[in-house]
Amino acid sequence: MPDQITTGLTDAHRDLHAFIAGLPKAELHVHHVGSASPRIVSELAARHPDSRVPSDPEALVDYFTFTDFAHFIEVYLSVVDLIRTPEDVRLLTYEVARDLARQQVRYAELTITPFSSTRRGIDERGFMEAIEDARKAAEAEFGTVLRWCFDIPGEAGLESAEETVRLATDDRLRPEGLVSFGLGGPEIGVPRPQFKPYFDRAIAAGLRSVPHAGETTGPETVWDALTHLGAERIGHGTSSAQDPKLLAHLAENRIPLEVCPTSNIATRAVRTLEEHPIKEFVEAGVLVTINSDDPPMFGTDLNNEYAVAARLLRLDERGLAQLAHNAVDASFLDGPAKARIKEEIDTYTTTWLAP
Ligand SMILES: Nc1ncnc2c1ncn2[C@@H]1O[C@H](CCC(=O)c2cccc(C(=O)O)c2)[C@@H](O)[C@H]1O
Ligand SMILES: [Zn+2]
Repeated sequence: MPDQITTGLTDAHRDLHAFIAGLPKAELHVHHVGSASPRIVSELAARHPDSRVPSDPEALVDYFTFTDFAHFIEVYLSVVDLIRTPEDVRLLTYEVARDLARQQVRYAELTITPFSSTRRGIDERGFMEAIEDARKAAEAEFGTVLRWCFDIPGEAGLESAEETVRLATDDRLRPEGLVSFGLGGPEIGVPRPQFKPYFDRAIAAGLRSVPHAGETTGPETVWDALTHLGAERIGHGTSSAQDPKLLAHLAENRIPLEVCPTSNIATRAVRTLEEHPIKEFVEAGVLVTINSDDPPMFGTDLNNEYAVAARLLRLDERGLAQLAHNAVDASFLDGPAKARIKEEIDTYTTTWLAP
């Protein structure tokens, strides 16, 4: 797959792809449905011929080409419509874990939008059991540890916020793997402060706050996420580069950005990779993590995002290993688990660089 994707890495850096492929990683910003592989999507589309989603993987590539963010959400929801039973949920989750494991992802916080599935008729208890079954199977069979982020589909409004925080905090439903609470969807016309009561309830229940902000709107949305939603990390935060005070605040308070370079190009949030503000983030001392967001939809995967970061930031192996460390440091893993993955990253890098 990565060979079909332009990272712009020259041949001299070809072996960096090999280094990245074996580098132990953590991923913090990757969506459940958005990670459905072309094979899974085409299999589900074949089960539901009434769907607009093509069942031919080739046709899917064109289908996943977006004119703007609103078009992306429209396509994203058409794939959500394919996930109709707990068995669909289990299959999808297990296969997403397999794809993560193939990229040496040791730990991932997968963003799930339960409201979008329960409102389409999936039984809520069946949904929770399905993701938990897949999570435990993935850990046992692939060695990849998954945790969940439940996010509010912003455009679906306060009804979806209420439903999402209920599913996330009701002890009869809340899945064991749930660690964080987010807010996704369009930002334009969806001001962050209205979601404060819901984030307050989620945080009071021990969940960590990780809303999207500054993806398709300005730095004020990132400030709102920090001020009103208690954000501990920011999904994207792309427009933070427009506000030096915000960059300084993120750096001084070690608030990580979940940067998804190719996503920002695919949704037209950023015009070209060369114009992506990731360099400004690093120069300002912001803790940058690299993520894929909705990899098959954006024609990418996590390894490719590391290769893009290597090119834009002119990184060598040690620089790439530092990006992997950043994701582990910014994760909600406990201390010993973080230390284990960081040790693995260092051993791998030292061995790779040994003469
Ligand atoms: N890059 C992204 N940036 C932002 N979000 C992203 C990104 N990738 C994936 N998402 C997901 O898209 C969902 C949006 C779904 C949404 O707004 C909506 C609107 C109206 C009705 C319904 C419904 O379910 O009926 C849903 C979010 O919850 C989020 O998890
Ligand atoms: Zn996202």
